[in-house]
Amino acid sequence: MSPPAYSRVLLKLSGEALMGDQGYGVDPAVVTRIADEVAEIRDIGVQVAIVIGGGNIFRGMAGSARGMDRATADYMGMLATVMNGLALQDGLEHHGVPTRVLTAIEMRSVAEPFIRRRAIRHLEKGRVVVFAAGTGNPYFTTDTAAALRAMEVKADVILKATKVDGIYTADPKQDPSATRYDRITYLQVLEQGLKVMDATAISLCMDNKMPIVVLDLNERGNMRRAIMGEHVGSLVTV
Ligand SMILES: Nc1ncnc2c1ncn2[C@@H]1O[C@H](COP(=O)(O)OP(=O)(O)OP(=O)(O)O)[C@@H](O)[C@H]1O
Ligand SMILES: O=c1ccn([C@@H]2O[C@H](COP(=O)(O)O)[C@@H](O)[C@H]2O)c(=O)[nH]1
Repeated sequence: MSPPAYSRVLLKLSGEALMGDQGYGVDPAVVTRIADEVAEIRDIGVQVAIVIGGGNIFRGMAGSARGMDRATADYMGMLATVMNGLALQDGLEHHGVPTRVLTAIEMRSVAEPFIRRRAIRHLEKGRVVVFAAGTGNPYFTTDTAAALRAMEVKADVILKATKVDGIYTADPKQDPSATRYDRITYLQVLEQGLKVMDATAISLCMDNKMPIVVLDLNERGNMRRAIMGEHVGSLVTV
């Protein structure tokens, strides 16, 4: 078997994908399936860091659209990602995968605070690291947290595992005639205003030449295939 194309990956998992068909919250069956896939990836010797979203529970924009103070709503969104992180840790540990949740907002009785060098040490020891609470700052998203943490832990790639199977010429949920890019540059994503990832995250990756693969989380084996170097979804590079 050929070696993996990447030895340290940052997996950005969509919060919304965790709810499966439920419409809200966390579907244990989805968590189990994701944990199973992550365990397989780790078993081939790949170091796995995960940033988890919160869209299945709460998004700051939704709260502010209903009249909440935006920063307060964003903190609620960040707390939602901590719940998802704990659910994922539980699922991973049921698969025998040692996992540490590291939060960007301190809550020491629940999880470790994020300390960059500790995160790297956990990865070197073969633990899966789940980064929760985003960047710890309102007005950001977990996509930006993924870009930031990927740079901080020197990941080789960001795999954005979400509900769509790649980047399209327009949002495929709104425009069924949209077509998928196999490969696209950061600049094209920004210039065409493609909303699959927010512009802050794309810019950060562009400035630091961090490749991104956008792939469908619901298709089993996709993450492993991408890590083994197969073409899956859409690749964003210079
Ligand atoms: N040009 C595009 N190509 C592909 N997807 C797009 C595009 N424009 C918008 N989207 C939308 O981007 C979304 C990508 O997932 P989204 O960013 O909402 O979730 P996430 O960050 O992965 O996680 P969470 O659900 O936790 O917020 C999809 O729902 C898709 O419909
Ligand atoms: O750095 C961050 C990351 C996230 N938030 C808030 O959390 C929610 C959920 O994250 P998603 O990326 O949408 O899954 C987000 O809507 C923000 O409200 C944040 O404030 N800062």
